Amino acid sequence: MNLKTRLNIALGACAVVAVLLAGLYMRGQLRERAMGEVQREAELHMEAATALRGYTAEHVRPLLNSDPAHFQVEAVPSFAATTAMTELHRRYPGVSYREVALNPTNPSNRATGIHAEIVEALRSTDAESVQRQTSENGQHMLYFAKPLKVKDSACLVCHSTPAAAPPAMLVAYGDQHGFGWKMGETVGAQIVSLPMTVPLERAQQSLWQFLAGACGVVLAVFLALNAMLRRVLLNPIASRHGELHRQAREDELTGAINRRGFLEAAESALTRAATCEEDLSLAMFDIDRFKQINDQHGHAAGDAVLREVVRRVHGRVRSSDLLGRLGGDEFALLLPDAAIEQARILCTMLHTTLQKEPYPHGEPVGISLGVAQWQRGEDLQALLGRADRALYEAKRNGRGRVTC
Ligand SMILES: Nc1nc2c(ncn2[C@@H]2O[C@H](COP(=O)(O)OP(=O)(O)OP(=O)(O)O)[C@@H](O)[C@H]2O)c(=O)[nH]1
Repeated sequence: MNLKTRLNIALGACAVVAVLLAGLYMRGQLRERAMGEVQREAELHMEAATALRGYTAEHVRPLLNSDPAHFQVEAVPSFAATTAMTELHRRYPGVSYREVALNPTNPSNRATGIHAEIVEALRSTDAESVQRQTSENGQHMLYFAKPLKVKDSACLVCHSTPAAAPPAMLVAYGDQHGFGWKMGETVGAQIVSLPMTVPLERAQQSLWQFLAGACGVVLAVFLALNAMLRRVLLNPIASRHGELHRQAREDELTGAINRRGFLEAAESALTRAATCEEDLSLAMFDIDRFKQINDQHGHAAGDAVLREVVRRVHGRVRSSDLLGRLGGDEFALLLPDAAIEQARILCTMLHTTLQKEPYPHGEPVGISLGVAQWQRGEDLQALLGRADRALYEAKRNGRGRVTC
């Protein structure tokens, strides 16, 4: 895996983690805010109910005994408060207010299920309020409750013993329930319940909007970082790498490919020729009596001859041909898509034209060439060996010639 891919994966992973963490944080914040809203609303409804209850206890209950022959349920504080709150909740769908007791006079006010749990919690902890959340069939509810305590001795008229209770009440509800209450006892609870689904859905919607925005921002940052990294890190590394690669395969003196680069490129050319079933030839050549040039004109003149030979060969071969300096004054020329006859013609032309013009030291220079055509199945070393033997033959037969 290259550096660019690794950097992109690392940046991508950071971006995903950043979005996830931001999403988790935001989810917590939005849910908390939604819960806070529901709770404030519940407290408001409870305030309203408590105010109503205070009013009914003070001003409506005295009417209870105005006609001993009839028990006026409308004058019972809990009934009056609950009825008034029910009216209010017509305008707040889903919100409800109940007053329940473990042992109520009216059996329909008996605490059951979650209501009974809440009353038990209030009785056991003596807390000023409790909250419960339920989730059923996708409907989330918040229950906010305050204890119903016997604080007023007037309550005990109806709830201590049947003997003390108004006879009309006994006629209406019997003498089995709602008795035995004691001063200071938590006998039940005022409970406001509200649906949380809408605020939670709103929070979820806000979360999706936030995540979409965060993804956009993170994507923009990712692309910007990616472009910056490419400019300040990857491109310089790639060009440095390319430069090093080129330097490692280039002959410093002549600019031709060096032995290592030539052998690598020749291996690839052989593979390509085998795959495409193409011809391929290889020429090896050596400057004739190069030692003499060095000895007579100096090493620098010899260097100049080497550079000039490379320049002249490059000027006469195809761009697909590959010239390599194998060492000293020995060169190799790879000729893709060329059979031995074409190779021989080219090498003869090279041999002739290379020595036409004098070289920087003022004299012409001759070369000897050995040529071989690649045979199917033959490896590079074998091909180099045959071309080298042909070159040796050219030298042995008097130099300045092409031998195939
Ligand atoms: N100026 C210069 N000379 C080099 C360089 N590398 C090798 N030589 C010399 O090239 C000469 C190679 O000589 P040979 O190829 O052995 O012999 P030659 O004189 O060319 O004789 P034949 O090849 O038989 O014609 C030696 O004298 C080396 O010192 C180089 O980079 N620059």
